[in-house]
Amino acid sequence: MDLVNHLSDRMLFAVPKKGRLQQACLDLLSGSDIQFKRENRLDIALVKNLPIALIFLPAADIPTFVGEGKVDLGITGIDQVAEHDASLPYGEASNVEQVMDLGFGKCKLQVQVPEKGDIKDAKDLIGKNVVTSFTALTEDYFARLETGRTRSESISGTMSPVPKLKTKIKFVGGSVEAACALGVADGIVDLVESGETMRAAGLCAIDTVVESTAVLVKSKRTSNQKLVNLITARIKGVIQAQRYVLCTYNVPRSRLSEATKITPGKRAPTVTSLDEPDWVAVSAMVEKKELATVMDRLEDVQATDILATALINSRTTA
Ligand SMILES: Nc1ncnc2c1ncn2[C@@H]1O[C@H](COP(=O)(O)OP(=O)(O)OP(=O)(O)O)[C@@H](O)[C@H]1O
Ligand SMILES: O=P(O)(O)OC[C@H]1O[C@H](OP(=O)(O)OP(=O)(O)O)[C@H](O)[C@@H]1O
Repeated sequence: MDLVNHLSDRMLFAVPKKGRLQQACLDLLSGSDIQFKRENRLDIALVKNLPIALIFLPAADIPTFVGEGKVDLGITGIDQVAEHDASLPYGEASNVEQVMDLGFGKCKLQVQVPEKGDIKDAKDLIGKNVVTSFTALTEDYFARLETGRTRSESISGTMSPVPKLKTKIKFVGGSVEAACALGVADGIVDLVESGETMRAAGLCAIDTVVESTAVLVKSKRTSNQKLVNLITARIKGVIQAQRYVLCTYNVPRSRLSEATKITPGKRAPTVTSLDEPDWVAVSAMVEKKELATVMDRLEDVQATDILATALINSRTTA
């Protein structure tokens, strides 16, 4: 099948082809009923039940394709969007619009130095060698340290572009943490999640450049706005279902107002009469991370038969 000929009448949706964000993205697609079969080694897959084609790309390249309008929708990290925006030619505005934070892929882009070295403050790195996969953000960061302003600030105002930096910033594509030990860098700018990689390399973080999570992005140039909205609504439903559980319980009518203060729901809790006139049943959405505390507090107001049920999908406002 000539896949490329099938692309012109489809909305193109880019997802990471490998790496940290990929599995969560595939789970999101499956929860959104986006059905496809990816042939071995092919980076394009036609969606069976919607006029969409999935394009599997490195997370770092997704903002470029989306920004140029070649791809309508994409999932990548906020760090990658920020890097793309920071690397645009002087004066050019970004065409990548962040639609929704997806909650997974949390990490921080941090300035790191050898734990046992003399450098304790990022300013100590001025004029020295810094290695990173995020050269544009790192240049912006050191521009601010050296000159008090970033390139993007000089774009929006009347200032001229930032002058040449004293700090020498070099690109490496991976294993950035090895650069200090190899004598290539005095400091690095790299992603940190658990901090294990950083500690194992004998490094410590001295500042944060960007905090990141996975994000759904769309092209400001898309001509497929209807499909973009449909997929956005579906993904939103799956994300909300992952964040919330449905909590149901029975409570004496006399304690109802206390109980509903604990579980106000998203709009309002559903209250149903029971055969026993002094009791009511309540159901409300509760954020997963608050569930244990909510259940403790419900018991304190004599609620009983408290159940938490996982949601597969949801459609609610906000
Ligand atoms: N340790 C991490 N924990 C959570 N999210 C991360 C982590 N490392 C990276 N990410 C997120 O995943 C995105 C993709 O990073 P990842 O290293 O998986 O990319 P990749 O495409 O496999 O590239 P590479 O070949 O450079 O490793 C990052 O931009 C960031 O948003
Ligand atoms: O704080 P941690 O939980 O240890 O995660 C951080 C590491 O994860 C990422 O690299 P990855 O493992 O994706 O490989 P890479 O070095 O090839 O990019 C990142 O570049 C760090 O090296």
